[in-house]
Amino acid sequence: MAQPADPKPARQAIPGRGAGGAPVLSVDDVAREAERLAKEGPGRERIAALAQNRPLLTIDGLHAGYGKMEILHGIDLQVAPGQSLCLIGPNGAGKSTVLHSIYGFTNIRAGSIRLDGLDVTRLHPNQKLKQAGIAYILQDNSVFPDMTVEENLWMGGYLMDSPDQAKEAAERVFAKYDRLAARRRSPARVLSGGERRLLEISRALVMNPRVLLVDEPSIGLEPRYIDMVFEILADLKRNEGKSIVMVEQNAKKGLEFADVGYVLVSGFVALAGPGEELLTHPEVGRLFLGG
Ligand SMILES: Nc1ncnc2c1ncn2[C@@H]1O[C@H](COP(=O)(O)OP(=O)(O)OP(=O)(O)O)[C@@H](O)[C@H]1O
Repeated sequence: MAQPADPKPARQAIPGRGAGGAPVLSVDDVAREAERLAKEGPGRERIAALAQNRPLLTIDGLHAGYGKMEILHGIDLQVAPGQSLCLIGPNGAGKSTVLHSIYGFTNIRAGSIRLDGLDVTRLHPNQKLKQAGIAYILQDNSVFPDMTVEENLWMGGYLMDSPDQAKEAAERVFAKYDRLAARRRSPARVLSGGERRLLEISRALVMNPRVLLVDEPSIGLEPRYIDMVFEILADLKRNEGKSIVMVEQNAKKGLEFADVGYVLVSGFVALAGPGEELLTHPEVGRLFLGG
């Protein structure tokens, strides 16, 4: 028997197309395309040119991971003094592992990391901070909530030769951030999310590092605090010549901030280019910025 005609027949779906004919990418499509990009890679000359051929930090052919598991399969990366670099890419691509490797938290199987010509590949994190001037700002909320703001800041100088030196260095940081100085005797737990992030950045500044590794600065913050944090980082780069290597899930925000952007996929560098160029790159837009 013939079926009655449906008064509102379902729109015929065109395979691989969504409403209005726009392409729909499945998770598998994204993974496949991203891996194809990763195989092509940007090449070393391009990476050197992006660091204006005057790199402060240079990573060459880095293979690294955790225990026996290799996560990074031959990463090249360079950042110049006073330059900001942002790593974007899908979950699990190895972005944080790049920061962990620079700081000395991973098992490095091959390749090298140099800072201003000095081989720092296998330095202990304490030496990375004290001798090489590389500081790491953790992704998670890492303030000591029951310590006062100033005690938290003193902790940033724990590798200095004496507590007095640490206190002196903390005063230099307080002089820069009135907002923090005004709360110096408050326990860190009463700070707002934005102030906590400022305290984390400030604590890393106590040792006056040349390179700041920043893991997901926007995570868990309200939009107004996100802008504040990015402005603080921009000031450190512009006015103090700090180099910044950042991982950011908010790819748009990260690339807007970055002089140079890297797209990491499955432990490979798939693309590298000026932040503003990646923001308008069709593949990056399609795969990471939602079209
Ligand atoms: N400490 C660790 N020990 C063992 N494996 C780890 C450790 N940290 C990360 N991994 C693994 O390494 C791989 C890459 O993780 P990583 O955190 O570097 O990726 P990511 O690109 O930063 O991802 P996300 O955006 O989700 O944070 C993942 O498979 C993860 O499970």
